[in-house]
Amino acid sequence: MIYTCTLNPSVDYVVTAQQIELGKLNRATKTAYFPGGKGINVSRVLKRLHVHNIALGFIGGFTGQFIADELKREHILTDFITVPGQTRLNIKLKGEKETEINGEGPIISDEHKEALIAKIKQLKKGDILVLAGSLPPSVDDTFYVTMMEEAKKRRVAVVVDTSGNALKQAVAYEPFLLKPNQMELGELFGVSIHSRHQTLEYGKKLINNGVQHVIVSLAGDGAILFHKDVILVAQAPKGIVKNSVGAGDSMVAGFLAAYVNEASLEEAFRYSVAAGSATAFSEDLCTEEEVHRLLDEVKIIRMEERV
Ligand SMILES: Nc1ncnc2c1ncn2[C@@H]1O[C@H](COP(=O)(O)OP(=O)(O)O)[C@@H](O)[C@H]1O
Ligand SMILES: O=P(O)(O)OC[C@H]1O[C@](O)(COP(=O)(O)O)[C@@H](O)[C@@H]1O
Repeated sequence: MIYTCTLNPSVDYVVTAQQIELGKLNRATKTAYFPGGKGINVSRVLKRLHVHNIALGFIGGFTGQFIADELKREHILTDFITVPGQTRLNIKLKGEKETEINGEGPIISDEHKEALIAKIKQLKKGDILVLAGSLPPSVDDTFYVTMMEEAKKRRVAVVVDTSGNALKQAVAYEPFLLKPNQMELGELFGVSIHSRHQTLEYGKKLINNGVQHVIVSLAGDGAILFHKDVILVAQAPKGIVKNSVGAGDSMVAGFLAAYVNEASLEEAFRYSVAAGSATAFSEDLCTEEEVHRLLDEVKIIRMEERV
C-alpha cells in the first residue's frame, strides 16, 4: 500500500485577477478552492491513476473538514488525525505572474504527534511512505527523521518531497525517491544553481550519498532523473499553463503509479513528467486522460555516464 503523509495540509484558494496591485482593492475574475498540501495532491493524482493509497496527516477546523469531504467524494482512503485549530488556507494569486502565500498551520500537541508515529509503526515491508510538504511551526524538523527511522526499521520505501532542513536530514536515510526542484537542490548543498552542469553535479552527489532515485524538476524545462546506473533528461511538453500548483506533486504520483505497475525506469520517468505537465496545463490536478495524451510529447535523452 502507498501511504502519503501531509503534516501541514492546506486548502488552496486560487484567486485569478486581471491585474493585482498591492495596496489597492483588486477584484477577482475567478476563485476556486482545492484540497491541498503536497501529500494530499500525491494521493489525489494516484487515485486518478487508479492506484490505491491512504492519506495520513493532521487536519483541523472547517478547512480540515473540507479536505476530508473532498477526498471522500473522490473515494480516497484517509486516516487523518483531527487536531484543534484550523488547517491553513494557502493563497495562490494568478495575475500576470503567479504569487503564493502559504499559511503556517495549527499547533500540533505531543499526543497527536505520537498518534501519527503509532500509525507509521503499523506499516509493513513493501509499503511506500510519501513524506511531503512543510512542517507546521510546532513540529520539529526531526519529526520526519523519526518517521524515516520507523519506516526504515520496517523496510518501508520512503519518498521525500520537502525543503530546507527536513530535506537535508532525509538524505542520510537513503530514501527511495527525492524530488527537489532546482532551487531546493541548491539549498540542500548551500549553493545556488544556475547551470545544467551544476544540476548534474549535485544530483549525482545525492545518488553517491545513497539516495536511490532523484528527480530534479525544472518547471517548463522538464526534469532530470538520477539513478546509480543512468541519468535521464526529459524535455517537458509545450502547452498553456493554467495552474502549476501541484505539478511537482503530480510528478511524484506519476512516477510511483508507473513504478508499482512495474514500468521500466524510463517509462516511469516519462509518466512522471507527463503528469507534472498535465497538471500545469489544468485548473486542478491532472486527469489520467491528459497524462496519457502527453506521454508521446515527453522527449527523453539517456546520458551515457554512470553516476
Ligand atoms: N510551464 C510548464 N510547462 C510544461 N510543464 C511544466 C511547466 N511547469 C511545470 N511543468 C511540469 O511539472 C513538473 C514539476 O514542475 P516544477 O515547477 O519544477 O515543480 P515544483 O512545483 O515542485 O517546483 C516539471 O518537471 C514539468 O514536467
Ligand atoms: O507545505 P508547503 O511547502 O507549504 O507547500 C504546500 C503547497 O504545496 C502544494 O502542495 C503544491 O506543491 P507543488 O506546486 O510543489 O507541487 C500546494 O497544494 C500547497 O499549497
